Amino acid sequence: MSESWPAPAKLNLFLHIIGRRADGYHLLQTVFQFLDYGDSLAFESRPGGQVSRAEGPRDLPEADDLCVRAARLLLQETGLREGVRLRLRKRLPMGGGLGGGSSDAATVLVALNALWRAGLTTDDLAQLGLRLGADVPVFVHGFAAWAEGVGERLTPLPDLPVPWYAVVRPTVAIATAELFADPKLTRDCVPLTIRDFLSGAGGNVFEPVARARYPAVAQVLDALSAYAPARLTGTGACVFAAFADEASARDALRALPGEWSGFVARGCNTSPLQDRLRRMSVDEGAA
Ligand SMILES: C[C@@](CO)(OP(=O)(O)O)[C@H](O)COP(=O)(O)OP(=O)(O)OC[C@H]1O[C@@H](n2ccc(N)nc2=O)[C@H](O)[C@@H]1O
Ligand SMILES: Nc1ncnc2c1ncn2[C@@H]1O[C@H](COP(=O)(O)OP(=O)(O)O)[C@@H](O)[C@H]1O
Repeated sequence: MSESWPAPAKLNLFLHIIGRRADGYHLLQTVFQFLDYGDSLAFESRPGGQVSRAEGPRDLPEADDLCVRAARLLLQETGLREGVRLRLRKRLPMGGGLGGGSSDAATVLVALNALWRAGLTTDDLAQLGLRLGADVPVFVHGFAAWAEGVGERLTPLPDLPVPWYAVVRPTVAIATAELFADPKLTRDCVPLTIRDFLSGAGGNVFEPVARARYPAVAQVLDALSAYAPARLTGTGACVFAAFADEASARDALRALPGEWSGFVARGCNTSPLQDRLRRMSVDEGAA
C-alpha cells in the first residue's frame, strides 16, 4: 500500500518542572528537537475496520501498541471504513526518553490521515494524539519547539543550531512514573523564557534523580562528558551530547565502553515526517 514513513526520535534539549496540575501531572518547560534517526512504519490495506500489527515489539501486546491505538482512534473519530495492517520497524529503545512510542503514534495519525484522505487538520490530529500521550502533539506538528503545559503548548523554534549528536543508551530501563514521583525531584524551577534558553540556561531536572537511582546513567553521563557536555533526554535513560561534525560524534561514541549501545544522528528543526508528507503531496500533484 505505501512506502515506509519515518517516526523520528526527539531530544529534550532542556527539561524543567515549574509546577503541578490539580490532577498531579507536572507542568513542564522543555525544548524538543528531532533527529534524522528513528523507527519506520509501512501500511498495508486491509478490509474495512480491521487494524492489526504485522511486526512490532514482542513484549508489547498488540492492543497496547501506540501504533494500533492511534489507527483505531483515527477510525473511531472519522467514522471511515478503512482497514490497515501496520509494519513497525523499531530502532528506538522503548522508554529511552527518545519518544519512540509517541513518534510511532504520530506517524500513524499523520500518514493514515493522508493515505485515507480523512481530511483532519494538523491541529485535529495533534488533539487526537494528546489523548495517546503528552509527546504526541509535537511529533504531529513536526517543528522543533519550545513546549509548556505537559508538553502540548508549542512555540516553533525554526532556527535552533543543528549539531550532530552522539546518543548513548545505558543498559537500564527507567520507569518514567517512578522518576516523576521521586520526592527529591525539583518541581519549582523559576520559569525561563526562550531567550534564557537560547543564552544557555536550563538543564534536565531528572538528571540528579536518575543518577542516584541508576548508577549506569551516572556512568554514561560522566563518560560522555569527557568529550562534550552530556545531558539526559526526557526521563532517560538515553544521554546525548552535541558535536560540530559527524566524525567527532562518531569518535566519542567509539571511545566509550563497548557495553553501551548508541548512535549518531543530526538534529533537525523540521521532522522527517513532515518532509515525507510533503513528498507525497508533490508526487500526487505531479500525477
Ligand atoms: C518526560 C517526557 C518529556 O518529553 O518524556 P519521556 O522521557 O517520556 O520521553 C514526557 O513529558 C513524558 O510524558 P508522557 O509520555 O505522557 O509520560 P507517561 O510515560 O505517559 O507518564 C507516566 C507517568 O508520569 C507522570 N507524569 C508524566 C508527565 C507529566 N507531565 N507529569 C507526570 O506527572 C504521571 O504519573 C504519568 O502517569
Ligand atoms: N509502538 C511503541 N513503541 C514504544 N513504546 C510503546 C509503543 N506503544 C506503547 N509503548 C509504551 O510506551 C512506553 C514509552 O515508550 P517510548 O515512547 O519509546 O519512550 P519514552 O516515553 O521514554 O521516550 C513504553 O515503555 C511502552 O510501554
